[in-house]
Amino acid sequence: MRPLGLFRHGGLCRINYCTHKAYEEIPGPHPLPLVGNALLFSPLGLYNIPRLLDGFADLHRRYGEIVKLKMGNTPSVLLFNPNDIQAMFDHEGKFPQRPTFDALKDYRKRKYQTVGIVPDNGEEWYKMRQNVQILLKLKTVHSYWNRQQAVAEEFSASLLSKTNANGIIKDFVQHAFQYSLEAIGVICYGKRLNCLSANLQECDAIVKANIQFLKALGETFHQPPWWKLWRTKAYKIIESTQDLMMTNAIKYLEEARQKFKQNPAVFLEEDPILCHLLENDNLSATEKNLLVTEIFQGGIDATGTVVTMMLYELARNLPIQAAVYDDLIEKKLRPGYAPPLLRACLKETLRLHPTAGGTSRIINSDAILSGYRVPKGTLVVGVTPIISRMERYFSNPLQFNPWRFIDKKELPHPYASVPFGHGARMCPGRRIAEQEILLCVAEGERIAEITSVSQPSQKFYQHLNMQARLELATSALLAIITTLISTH
Ligand code: HEM
Repeated sequence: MRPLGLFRHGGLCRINYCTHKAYEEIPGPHPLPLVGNALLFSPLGLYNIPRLLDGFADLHRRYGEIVKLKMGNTPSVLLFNPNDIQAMFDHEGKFPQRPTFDALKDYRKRKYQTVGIVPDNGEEWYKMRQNVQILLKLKTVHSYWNRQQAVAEEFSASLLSKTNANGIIKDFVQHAFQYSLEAIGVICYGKRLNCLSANLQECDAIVKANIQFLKALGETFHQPPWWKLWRTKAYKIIESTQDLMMTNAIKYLEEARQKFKQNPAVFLEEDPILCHLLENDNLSATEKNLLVTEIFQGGIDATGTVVTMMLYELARNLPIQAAVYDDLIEKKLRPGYAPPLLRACLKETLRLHPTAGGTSRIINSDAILSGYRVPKGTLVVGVTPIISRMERYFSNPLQFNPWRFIDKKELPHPYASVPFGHGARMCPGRRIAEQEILLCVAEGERIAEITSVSQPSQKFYQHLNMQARLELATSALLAIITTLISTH
């Protein structure tokens, strides 16, 4: 019996070669020579990319809580048990590694000689990541409260003018993206972009570029690296959208520098995050521009999506909406405090509609996962969007029930829903996103009763593909009945 390592998971345990099963014994589909299981996920395969999560759910049904795959030469393991997700994070090490976005990394390296945070791993990732840890400081995030609240107020008011004759807002999510763009602009550029009024055209172009960027990034990530052979369409989109974002960053950071020169004390107080970056002598000007670009882009899509899904859930669950409204009147949303029901609605929205397809790490030490020995260096994918809908961890899982996050006796498993990831590589924008979403939903609640034009259907929840749910929500949804219950 040869103890190889230690792991923490409900206690200290040794990897035991007698009791723990070998990696080779993990069940999974049979790999073919050279390609492994990659064909299953190819455009013609059983589980093409839009059906990735359906594919993972199918693999879970066939093989159980842990499934072994081989994508080309790369071994990987899918996890469907929150205890294993916890163990995965326990084995992430000081420099948690995710699979890299090689096409983005390649372009940034060639064009800017620096790659930023998102596509990188290892010590280089760590050095860059230290510069944005300030985003997670609550006090710093709260210093933007008033300005972001003003954005939320303007957004809600602008929505009322966007309803059609039947009180319906068309393509709600596009408006939500304008909100998230305006709100993150306050932090990244220290200014209002005026996306909700005068500057619609520029903002629409940014939103569109960001959507194209994410789609192209996904394509280059999931497909064979054709871009290494020629500049594919997706690679060109990455080039052009990155250039657009960087041009904006250069322009607005220059404006911020001027503001800083004029009155450093005021700038420090009003724009602590920008100040922190601009004043950092360890970063080159390009690195500063790139970091701001990463925060800016990180802040658009997911936040707008979650705002849409949360309002949709409240629209379909009017008694909950009324209870949230009462809670808000009584307890008031303020920096450092969110009424418990509102906060629980956000958690429940993220449980049912997580924006990430899962959470992954290349583990940096041998681990025991579901009783199998998984070697260091294996790519481990926690399929959290499926776990967070399992009856085993959430009773009546397809029901929107925020109280499950309030009832202290029955709190869910802490790793069954991890929408912002976890550990040293957790989403650095988490606190900002939470603030923006809560401000926006609270403001929407304050001025209007929000209802849905569609009846609840189980089919909606059964779509595992987030994009499909978002499209249903945004087209079927948001009628805003504006018999203002407001205190205006
Ligand atoms: C509801 C909104 C959001 C959700 C659900 C979300 C979710 C996530 C997730 C799951 C990750 C990967 C974490 C991991 O691997 O452990 C991530 C990473 C990241 N997010 Fe967010 N995010 C949101 C908003 C934001 C915002 C507002 C920003 C910027 C202010 C941002 C910036 C980033 C960045 C830069 C990373 C890469 C971190 C790294 O690799 O070290 N995100 N996000």
